[in-house]
Amino acid sequence: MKFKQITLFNVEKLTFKQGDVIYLQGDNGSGKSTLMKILAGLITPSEGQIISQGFAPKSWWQPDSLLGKAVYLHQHPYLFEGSVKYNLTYALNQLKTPASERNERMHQAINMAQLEDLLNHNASDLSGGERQRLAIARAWIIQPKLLMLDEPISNMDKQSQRLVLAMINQLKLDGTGLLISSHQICGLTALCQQHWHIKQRTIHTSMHVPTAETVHQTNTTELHYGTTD
Ligand SMILES: Nc1ncnc2c1ncn2[C@@H]1O[C@H](COP(=O)(O)OP(=O)(O)OP(=O)(O)O)[C@@H](O)[C@H]1O
Repeated sequence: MKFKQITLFNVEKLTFKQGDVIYLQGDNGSGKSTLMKILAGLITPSEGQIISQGFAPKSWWQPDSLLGKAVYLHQHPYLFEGSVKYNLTYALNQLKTPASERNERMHQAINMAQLEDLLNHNASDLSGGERQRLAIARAWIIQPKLLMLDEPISNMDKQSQRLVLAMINQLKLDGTGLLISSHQICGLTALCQQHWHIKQRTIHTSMHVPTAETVHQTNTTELHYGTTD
């Protein structure tokens, strides 16, 4: 991927599928959001291609078969003008399941995200944490096959973090493929089973997700080298 002839990252091959729960790490500006947008079909890579398998073929009016199936959730999510309820109902209308099932799913989403008291509030009046909870609840209703969460718990208090973690865990149990970026090693990264790290303009993949202990050990070692030099 390049912007104006400057290479952001270069990778031979990456595979992201349902059931994967991947922690995406990288410094500011390394290209995490860009990678997620590419995988959601929102932008195209400067070279190479995205091969999507197992998705319904796109209709003539759709620009990409990934859209709606592989969803990218921005850290400041876009919400529709209107109430919280309207935002959730809009998502519900995308489902092809019977009305009773859809209503059941809507109630589960409201309950999980603890949005009961906010249903009639205007979405534009919500706090950052409430917006993120609504956006994940809306994504959960749609049941995407792949979901990319860009810094989903940054700037959240502990209670909102707990709720969002529970929702992400529910998506994991449902088999949604998750690619999650975070600058912190925390409860969120503990849910992950794979690690992608954008470093030195390439993407390193591993089945070992860093934990608070391994990061602490690495930092201590670096500090030790620093003092002996
Ligand atoms: N449309 C664009 N045109 C030109 N440059 C862009 C464009 N989109 C992103 N960039 C640049 O690409 C780089 C990577 O951006 P990106 O948002 O993917 O990084 P990130 O790893 O998600 O960063 P952060 O951790 O700060 O959110 C940045 O230097 C950004 O300015």
